[in-house]
Amino acid sequence: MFVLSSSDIRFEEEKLFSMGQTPLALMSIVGAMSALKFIEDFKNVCKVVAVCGKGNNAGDALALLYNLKLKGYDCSIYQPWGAATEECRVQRELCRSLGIEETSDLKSADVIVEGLLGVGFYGNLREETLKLIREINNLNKPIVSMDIPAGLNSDTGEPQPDAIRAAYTYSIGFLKRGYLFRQSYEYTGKVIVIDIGFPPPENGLKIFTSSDAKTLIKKKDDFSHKVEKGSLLVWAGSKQYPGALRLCLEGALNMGVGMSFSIVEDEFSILPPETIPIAERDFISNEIDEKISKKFRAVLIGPGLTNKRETFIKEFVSKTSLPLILDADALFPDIVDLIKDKEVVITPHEGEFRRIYKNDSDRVERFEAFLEQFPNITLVLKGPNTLVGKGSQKYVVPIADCDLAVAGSGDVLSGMIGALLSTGYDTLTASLLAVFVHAIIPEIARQKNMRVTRSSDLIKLLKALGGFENIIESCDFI
Ligand SMILES: NC(=O)C1=CN([C@@H]2O[C@H](COP(=O)(O)OP(=O)(O)OC[C@H]3O[C@@H](n4cnc5c(N)ncnc54)[C@H](OP(=O)(O)O)[C@@H]3O)[C@@H](O)[C@H]2O)[C@@H](O)CC1
Ligand SMILES: Nc1ncnc2c1ncn2[C@@H]1O[C@H](COP(=O)(O)OP(=O)(O)O)[C@@H](O)[C@H]1O
Ligand SMILES: [K+]
Repeated sequence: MFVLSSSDIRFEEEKLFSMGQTPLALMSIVGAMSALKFIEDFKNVCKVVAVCGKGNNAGDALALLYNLKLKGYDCSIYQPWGAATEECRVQRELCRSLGIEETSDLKSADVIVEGLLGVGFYGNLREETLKLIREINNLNKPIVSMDIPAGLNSDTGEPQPDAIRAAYTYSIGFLKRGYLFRQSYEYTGKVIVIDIGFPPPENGLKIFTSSDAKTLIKKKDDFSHKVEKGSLLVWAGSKQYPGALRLCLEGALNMGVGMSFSIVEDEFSILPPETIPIAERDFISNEIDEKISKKFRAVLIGPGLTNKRETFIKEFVSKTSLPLILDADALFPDIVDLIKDKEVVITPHEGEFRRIYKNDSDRVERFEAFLEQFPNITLVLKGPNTLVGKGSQKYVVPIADCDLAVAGSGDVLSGMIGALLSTGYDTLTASLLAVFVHAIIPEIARQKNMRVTRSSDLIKLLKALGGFENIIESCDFI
């Protein structure tokens, strides 16, 4: 499944039509496939009213209604401005042939199917449509919006100036770009993608799911030694933020690294018992035993480090040939030029990303522009719906879950990515797997009557649920 802009969706539709597909045939598929979803969402047979505009979005609503009538639902149509497209008229005739009648009584509906406006919507709502949308919202009935809640800009997720507040949005073929933004959530309700058989698109973000994750897990090698199993050097934490180091290391250890090393300011830093300390002064003066430095397979720098050692860190990352993950305080404003040809993952949140990459467009466009400009860097742009990409490979992990919004949760994530990098996963795969596991842990916990209330719970659950491979294998909700 993919996330597309409205112009990309039009492009993909036109491509299908140029191969002989027709809008009417697609609409029939929409009707049948969305009826399957509707029956899951509204198990009890009930009274359904389709509120329709004039275009093919109305055609979709009517195609759904036709299928619901066949399944025994009590269906009627409200289409105040008539049908303007041929496909919409055909769907309406089909409904009529089943005896579906017109009504203007919206109050008696148990569920409203909204087919007022889809991707054909432009500009701001006209007065009469705005009035109808507000009337429908005020009924306080569950609403199923076909493709897009009427009034919502599908690229920005913003109401123009108001929109239908749906309980469910059946997004046809692809997820709309605007649904990744917070402002769309109160209008879309639960978004369900209705697969109508589009081939993979040329553009767009791929939605990363458990089936993608399952194919990426490497087989265990029971003959591997501890360094091959993953050996990570972490430079994180400070007197001000001592916990960051611990969270990174525990995250990495519970992902299964065989060895971990930590650069520490003083030997009294509290480390997990498995982690080997390296004095910061020795590291900086290049006085660590070669036997030790040969064991590093990846390096994580940044969480809770504060602004110390900037010059040394920049020099180190410019020179090293080890895979790197840079987070938080290692994301200096001019870091990108130093690492653009490295094997590297960066994990900024929105604020850190603005610091290292100046670009005025919205989050998704900034993400895409960065990948185009720096095709070797793997970018993990954190937040609800974390974006992960490298070059032309662009993914979204479609999870918004406020249980992840706890201090230190990003530190755990960087340790998890570092762990996978050190075990030989490439930068993109390591990032995708770790971001995915990190994001699904709170939901898995809830399913088992547990709850993530602090970031160390993520670490405990990573272990208690049997490690990242088991968590991915047992995930069935995404
Ligand atoms: N294409 C395909 O093959 C497939 C398409 N599919 C479905 O078709 C949908 C797209 O259908 P579409 O292109 O007919 O446009 P649609 O969303 O119904 O809107 C057009 C109507 O909106 C009106 N309108 C516009 N702006 C307005 C405003 N500001 N305020 C008020 N009204 C406004 C405009 O009025 P007009 O400007 O013509 O007066 C016109 O009447 C798509 O979302 C999906 O559901 C699927 O079946 C898959 C196959
Ligand atoms: N509402 C949310 N939905 C999903 N993920 C979230 C949400 N809020 C935060 N996260 C995730 O939690 C982590 C927070 O990281 P970060 O902002 O670096 O926090 P910290 O610096 O305290 O560790 C990121 O992985 C981010 O994607
Ligand atoms: K709609």
